[in-house]
Amino acid sequence: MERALVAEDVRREYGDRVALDGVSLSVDAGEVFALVGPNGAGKTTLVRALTGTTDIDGEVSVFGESPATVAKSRLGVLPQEFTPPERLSARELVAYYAGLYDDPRDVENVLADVGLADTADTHYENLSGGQRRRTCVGATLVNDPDLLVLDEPTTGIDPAGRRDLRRLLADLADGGTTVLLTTHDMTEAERLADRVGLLADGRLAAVDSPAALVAEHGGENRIVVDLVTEPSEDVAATSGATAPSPAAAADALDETGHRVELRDTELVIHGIAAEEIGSVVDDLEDTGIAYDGLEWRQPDLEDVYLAVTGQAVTGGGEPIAESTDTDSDDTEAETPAKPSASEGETEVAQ
Ligand SMILES: Nc1ncnc2c1ncn2[C@@H]1O[C@H](COP(=O)(O)OP(=O)(O)OP(=O)(O)O)[C@@H](O)[C@H]1O
Repeated sequence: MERALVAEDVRREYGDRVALDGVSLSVDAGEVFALVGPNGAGKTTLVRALTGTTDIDGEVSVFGESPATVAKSRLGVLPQEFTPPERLSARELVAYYAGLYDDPRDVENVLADVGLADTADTHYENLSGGQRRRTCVGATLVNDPDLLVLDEPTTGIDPAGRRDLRRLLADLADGGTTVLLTTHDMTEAERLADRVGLLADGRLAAVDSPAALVAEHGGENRIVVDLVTEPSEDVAATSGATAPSPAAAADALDETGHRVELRDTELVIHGIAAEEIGSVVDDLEDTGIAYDGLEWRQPDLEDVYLAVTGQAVTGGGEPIAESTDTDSDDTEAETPAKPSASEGETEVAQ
C-alpha cells in the first residue's frame, strides 16, 4: 500500500510554546484520516507541517517526496482561513482555479459535487458561510487531487450540507483519493474517518479506527441522571420524590448495587445494558431521587478523548494565544492561492 503521508517526530515551537511535540504519523493512500482535538491542540500546525507551509524539525513526506517538491497537481489543500476574491461568483471562482491546471475537472461537475449548482452565479460575498466553505472545498477538487487536506472543511455548513460533504469525501476515498481532515466534531470524525488521530497539546495521544478506539478506551454503556438540586413542589406533588443532596442521592443509589459516579449535579450509573434501563428507573423512584431527566449513553469518541487525554474535546481547550511569531511562512499560509505561472498549477491553499 502506497503511503500518502508520513510524518516522523515532527516538532514545531512558537517561541517557548510547543505546538507540535514529536508527532509521528502515516496515512495510506485511499484512507480517510481525521485529526481531532480542541482549540490549540495543534491540528492546523500539523496540517501546515504536512503540507510544507511551516518550518519544522523532523521529517515529512507526501507520496514519498518532500511537500516542497511533490507535484502540486496531486494535492488539494483547504486551509482553515481561506478568503478568495469576493467579487467573483462561485462558478467563476471554481473556473478560475480550474483554469490553472492543464487537465482540470469539469467546473459544473465540481459545483454539483459541493452542492452549489443552484447558487453558482451568486457572488462569493453574498453566499452564506456554509456556501462559502463549500465553494472553497470545490476549489480544492478542480485538479482531481490524489491527496485532499482539509482543515475544518465543515465549519459553518448546516447538517444537511455536512452530510452531503461527508458523502462526497467518502465517494472520493472510494475512488482512491486520500483525505486528511481536521475537526472538533467527534461525531463527524466517527462517521467519516477510517482512522482518527487524537491530538492533545501537540502530541498524538492515540491513533486507530473509531471503533477500535471506542472499544479500547470508551468505557461502558451508562445512564446519566440530571438531578433536581432545588426542592421542587411539582416533583414532590407528582411523585412524592424529594430532592436529596447529590451526594445523598449517589449513596442511596449505590446501596441498590449500581456503580454510581457523582459528577457535579449528574449521577452517572455505569455498566447499564439497554434492557436494564427500566430497572434503573424503578430504583431511582424507589430511592426517592428527584431528577429532571436521564439519558442512556453508549461510549463514543468524546469519551475516548477524555479517557486518553484527560481533557474534554468539546470544552474548547486552551485559548489560542496571540501570535508572537513573525515567521514569513506563517503569514503566507493564510494567504489565498496565487497562480503559479511557471507550473501552470495552483496551490489552492498553500
Ligand atoms: N503563528 C503562531 N504564533 C504563535 N503561536 C501559535 C501560532 N500558530 C499556532 N500557535 C500556537 O500553537 C498551538 C497550536 O495551534 P493550532 O492552531 O495548531 O491548534 P488547532 O488545534 O488547529 O486549534 P483550532 O482548533 O483553534 O484551529 C496553540 O497553542 C497556538 O496558540
